[in-house]
Amino acid sequence: MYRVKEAFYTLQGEGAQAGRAAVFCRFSKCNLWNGREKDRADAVCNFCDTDFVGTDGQNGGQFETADALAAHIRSLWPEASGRPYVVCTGGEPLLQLDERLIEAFHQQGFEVGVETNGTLPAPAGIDWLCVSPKADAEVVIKSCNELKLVFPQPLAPPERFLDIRAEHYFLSPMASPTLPDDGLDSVKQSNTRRATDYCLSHPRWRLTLQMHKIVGID
Ligand SMILES: C[S@@+](CC[C@H](N)C(=O)[O-])C[C@H]1O[C@@H](n2cnc3c(N)ncnc32)[C@H](O)[C@@H]1O
Ligand SMILES: Nc1nc2[nH]cc(C(=O)O)c2c(=O)[nH]1
Ligand code: SF4
Ligand SMILES: [Mg+2]
Repeated sequence: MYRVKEAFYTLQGEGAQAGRAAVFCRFSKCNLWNGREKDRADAVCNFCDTDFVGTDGQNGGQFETADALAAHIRSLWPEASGRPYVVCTGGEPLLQLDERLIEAFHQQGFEVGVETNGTLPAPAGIDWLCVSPKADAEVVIKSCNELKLVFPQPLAPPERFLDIRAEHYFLSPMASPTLPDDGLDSVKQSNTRRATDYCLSHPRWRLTLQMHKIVGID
């Protein structure tokens, strides 16, 4: 049984695939926070900007089989255009994503991207793996396509993660987890400035912005 909070067609807003059309499959549940506001302060990851509790979002639900979920996600891709791309996110997708589901996505013609906190092993077959480390959680994935660090995290300076092999190293300015993104998030503005300065002085790192929030698409 796969539990999905929501699924929607949009543009990937972050990282090296930014701007690419994709169906986002947001799995329910995370291993670093239970998703309840009252427990946020005590969570291992406490800056999350996402509601991943339950299965009641747009196109969400419970799916008995990998084939059923893959067909559901395929129905959200516009016909006859480009190579279908699915981004598995959450919550923490690696609590649920298994080889069987990756296979079912491939059978539907999808390339499979994953956004993970890196604390759980990744199944084989993923086409694009993005690891986003959290300060207080050990990363067990030691190789990925892109490493995308939300910045700044007090106990997670970027240098700490250079032992994780990646084709790209990104800093993503931390946005306020709960404020609406209306361009008036002064905390994010100051984090963006700090991330910019870090990239200027450490050119291995690139800046990525949450483009979907700037454009206002999801
Ligand atoms: C909601 S998480 C879901 C996937 C996975 N659990 C993870 O943390 O990578 C998706 C992406 O949003 C990032 N993110 C979460 N909260 C954020 C915030 N307040 N500002 C910027 N990025 C954030 C995460 O670091 C991750 O790269
Ligand atoms: N458009 C869009 N791009 C994204 N890239 C990573 C996201 C995520 O929440 O995992 C995300 C998201 O929520 N929306
Ligand atoms: S950012 Fe990722 S790891 Fe952190 S609580 Fe949200 S879903 Fe979990
Ligand atoms: Mg998001």
